[in-house]
Amino acid sequence: MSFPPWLTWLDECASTNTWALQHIDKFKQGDVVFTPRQTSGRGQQGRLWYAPAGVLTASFILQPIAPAELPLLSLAAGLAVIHALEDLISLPASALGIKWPNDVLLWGRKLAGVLGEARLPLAVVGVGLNRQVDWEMVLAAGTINLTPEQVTSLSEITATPPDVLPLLVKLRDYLLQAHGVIRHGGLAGLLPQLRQRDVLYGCPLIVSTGQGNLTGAGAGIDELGRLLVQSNNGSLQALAAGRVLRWEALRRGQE
Ligand SMILES: Nc1ncnc2c1ncn2[C@@H]1O[C@H](COP(=O)(O)OP(=O)(O)OP(=O)(O)O)[C@@H](O)[C@H]1O
Ligand SMILES: O=C(O)CCCC[C@@H]1SC[C@@H]2NC(=O)N[C@@H]21
Repeated sequence: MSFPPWLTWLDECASTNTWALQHIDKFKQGDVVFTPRQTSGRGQQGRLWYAPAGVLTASFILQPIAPAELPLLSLAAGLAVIHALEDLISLPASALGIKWPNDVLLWGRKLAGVLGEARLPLAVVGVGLNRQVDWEMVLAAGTINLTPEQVTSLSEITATPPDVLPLLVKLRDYLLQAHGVIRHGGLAGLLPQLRQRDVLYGCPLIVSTGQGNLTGAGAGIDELGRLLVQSNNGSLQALAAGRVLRWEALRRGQE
């Protein structure tokens, strides 16, 4: 197989993000590190990202970035995943959504996650995408701490998920585009698309903020990439970080 010059294809590695950060001096804008076998994937805050056979794991190098742009790029990466998939698979517009700050959901279950890390002025944006995973079989083995209600895979909606290379090409194109938009005008240019895909908008939720739990309803995402929550005590809160513990999906369009 011949690879494009921007692609580093590793037969196996612990984590494409870790590998890219360790070799950051080699990389420039638009480079991509991919492996079909990621053995120790990382999620946010040290959580695990599992990659059984069929999970696409790749890291995209973007430069330059300023520190405040990293969370914006992570959100934009979620949109890049959605645009790439909608170009390659025929899907209803309500199928794919973004769950702040870094998840892509397919009909409410996690399809992809994003981990953005920086070695300024470069960013390493890692994407894990469940492309062709037989979760029933994988979870039956009992070694992965997930339930079938939490996860999904492209293979659940199409018998022939797109190949890895066309997916990487599309993801890279959309990420480069989003990087340009963010460099020139911040997140403002992407807010309408985010608003359209925000699965938390209008949903009752509980967020762990680090200083306790906040209960309310999702009220959108602002220009700084913060989650807006209309709290049950009446105030509007903007959260730069936090973990959505529980949310009650409004199942738009699915029924
Ligand atoms: N291949 C996978 N597909 C779907 N979900 C996964 C996969 N591997 C791990 N996970 C889940 O993703 C979590 C890591 O993602 P993350 O750090 O984003 O947490 P999260 O529970 O999605 O919270 P947040 O709402 O903050 O994103 C893991 O704790 C695990 O529950
Ligand atoms: O949902 C999350 O918390 C983010 C998951 C990010 C997983 C990808 S897989 C490629 C890259 N390498 C990693 O170790 N993590 C990211």
